[in-house]
Amino acid sequence: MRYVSSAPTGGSTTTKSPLASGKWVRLEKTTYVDAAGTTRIWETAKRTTRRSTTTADGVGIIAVLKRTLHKDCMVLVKQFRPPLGCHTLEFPAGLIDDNETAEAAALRELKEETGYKGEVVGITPVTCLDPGLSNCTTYIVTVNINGDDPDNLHPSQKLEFVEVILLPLDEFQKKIDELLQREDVVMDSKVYIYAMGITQAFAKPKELPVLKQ
Ligand SMILES: Nc1nc(=O)[nH]c2c1ncn2[C@H]1C[C@H](O)[C@@H](COP(=O)(O)OP(=O)(O)O)O1
Repeated sequence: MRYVSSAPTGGSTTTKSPLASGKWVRLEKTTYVDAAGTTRIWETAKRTTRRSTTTADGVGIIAVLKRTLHKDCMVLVKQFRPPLGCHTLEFPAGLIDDNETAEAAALRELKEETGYKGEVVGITPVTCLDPGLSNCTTYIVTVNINGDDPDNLHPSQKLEFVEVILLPLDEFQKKIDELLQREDVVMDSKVYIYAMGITQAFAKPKELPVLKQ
């Protein structure tokens, strides 16, 4: 059984010419040769902040708050996002500074956005975010927060425009769905897919398969 498409997938970019540039973002016309050998053009958005010393634009942080006699909680941030014109619910995230490791960026951004001091427990390879639009990439860093640590008893972040939302890990998707009923926010797809993955992993294996003919 094949799980991989046998369709030709080759392709290569040839030239990149600027269309427009701002302080944070530039738009490029990317000329590329597709798998059939045809030269085509793609409009591509790129961050101007990417440095040669960093391997991805940013980090996303899957942070779990662990406290004695409390359910483990996922740490999310709610903020107004100008490109969407509304509030979003996301994992804490941010751009990697020059000469900064992804792990250090994750702990710095977590502290800035939530006030929590964390410990890195894992990191993904470089992952892309919206490859049909942009070359933007991110590491997803998993972080544990010891909520019993005196430094984490009264976390205070200094960003007035970011609200920290804690949701219990064992009901993550259900609590997100309830929040979406109450509040006018758009979910970040990474968060929702992570919640769906938890549901799949822990709920579905208990169900016996019944195959439809
Ligand atoms: N696309 C952007 N347009 C802007 O006008 N400003 C931007 C863009 N991307 C980042 N920024 C600014 C806003 C913040 O002052 C800094 C740092 O953002 P950071 O916290 O690292 O990342 P996010 O949380 O994902 O915004 O950059």
